[in-house]
Amino acid sequence: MLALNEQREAVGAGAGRARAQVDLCDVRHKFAGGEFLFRPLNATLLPGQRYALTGASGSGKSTLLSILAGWLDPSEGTVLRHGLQSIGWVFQNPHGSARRSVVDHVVLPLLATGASRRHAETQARLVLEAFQLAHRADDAFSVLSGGEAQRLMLARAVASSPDLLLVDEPTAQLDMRTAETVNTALQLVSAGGSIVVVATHDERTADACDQTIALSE
Ligand SMILES: Nc1ncnc2c1ncn2[C@@H]1O[C@H](COP(=O)(O)OP(=O)(O)OP(=O)(O)O)[C@@H](O)[C@H]1O
Repeated sequence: MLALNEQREAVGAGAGRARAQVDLCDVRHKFAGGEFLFRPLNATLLPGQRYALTGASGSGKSTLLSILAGWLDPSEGTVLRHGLQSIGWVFQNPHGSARRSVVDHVVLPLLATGASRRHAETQARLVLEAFQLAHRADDAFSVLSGGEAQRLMLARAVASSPDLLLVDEPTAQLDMRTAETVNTALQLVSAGGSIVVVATHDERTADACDQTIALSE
């Protein structure tokens, strides 16, 4: 097990990164023919902070993640992205390549950024250790438990140390103990200097964040 400062280094630690910030100014959204999903939102999202997006099913949590990612323009208001160079997204259901090894799921995106195989593999194994997956590194994706697969998705997303990490329902189908390990992993990501935004129905996950942005009562 790595010491916390080594874990932070493994997940990026934000060395040399511009200080990113996202400002939401009176943002709201409605789809064609529909009602506005949430009240006008005003918020400043800062590095090293975890924000929980909460609200009833259909209140617009996933929609707001898409707006933050820049995939969707809000119907009203403005999203200002300062110094934001990279965005990671972890989807609700872990997707992997069944026969590919766990370590290769982290290595391949690093190779795509131009890293050498040797550097990428060293970095990938450090990140897997930080996410308590070192013992699984050479196993196939298909043998992972739900919690392990979810942690691998987080490990893969943070290996390239995104300025903004968007996470959709990371603990929805996990038992309490496994959910705790995912929440701890999210703390590790923000400790590395990322802005972390988590859409969640799970009170434990919301409580583990620094702030809550409630889209409905
Ligand atoms: N592309 C789209 N076109 C039209 N309506 C959409 C579109 N995407 C989402 N919606 C609608 O917008 C509303 C908000 O959806 P969204 O997925 O953002 O909610 P959510 O809070 O993430 O829900 P859940 O907790 O169930 O995942 C829903 O009523 C949904 O049907």
